[in-house]
Amino acid sequence: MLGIKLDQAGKRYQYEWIFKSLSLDFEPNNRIAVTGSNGSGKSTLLKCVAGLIPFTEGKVSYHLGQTAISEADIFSYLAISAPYMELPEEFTLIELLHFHFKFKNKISNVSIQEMMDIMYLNESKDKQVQFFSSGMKQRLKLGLCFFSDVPLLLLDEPTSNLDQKGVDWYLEMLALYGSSKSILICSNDTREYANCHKIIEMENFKIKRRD
Ligand SMILES: Nc1ncnc2c1ncn2[C@@H]1O[C@H](COP(=O)(O)OP(=O)(O)OP(=O)(O)O)[C@@H](O)[C@H]1O
Repeated sequence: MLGIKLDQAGKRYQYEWIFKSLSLDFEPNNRIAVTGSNGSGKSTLLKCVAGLIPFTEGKVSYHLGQTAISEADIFSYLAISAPYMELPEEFTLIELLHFHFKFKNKISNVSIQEMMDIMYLNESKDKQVQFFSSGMKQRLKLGLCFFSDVPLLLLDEPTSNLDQKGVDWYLEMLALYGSSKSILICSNDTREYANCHKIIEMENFKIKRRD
């Protein structure tokens, strides 16, 4: 059960503060939505939480039960689905799944064959990922997250490129495989973050201009 605490966290790129003074107690098994207009800093916050880029100021701490996890190790405890995370396109689907689950443990009760069925990608098992449609790639990215045995999922715009059937599938996946995980969802689409315990509105963590 992974929890995260942010204490007065801030991120600046060059001279521009993207967010500042963000404190948050992300309790284990909670779902948190991060919302805000385009360019407000949702993806930046997700990348900082994932340890992909550093916060400029403030403190972040991670804990799994009573055990503290360092920023350097947090990557082993999470899975990310985001538009800017590329899939290895030269692999076929079946190769990619075997490759991915060499590095991440898979949840115990689902086989590789069942994963392909659940993502309704079985007919494309021998197709290279570069020839997948954008919706197929999105289901694959989400599937890789939900089928990974990690306590933290970071989902950036999870239903982008999905049609209505895909959106319904994502919500079903969230209910079936997301219930015992901590999940952070960056989104502007209320369908994507229904049932979140907290909403972080990025506009609240901007430096206010003086008139
Ligand atoms: N590496 C970088 N260097 C400088 N500025 C950056 C960098 N990455 C992002 N930014 C800037 O940070 C701001 C926040 O971008 P970010 O992608 O986090 O927003 P977002 O809320 O996720 O946007 P969207 O809804 O459009 O995906 C933007 O002004 C962006 O130009």
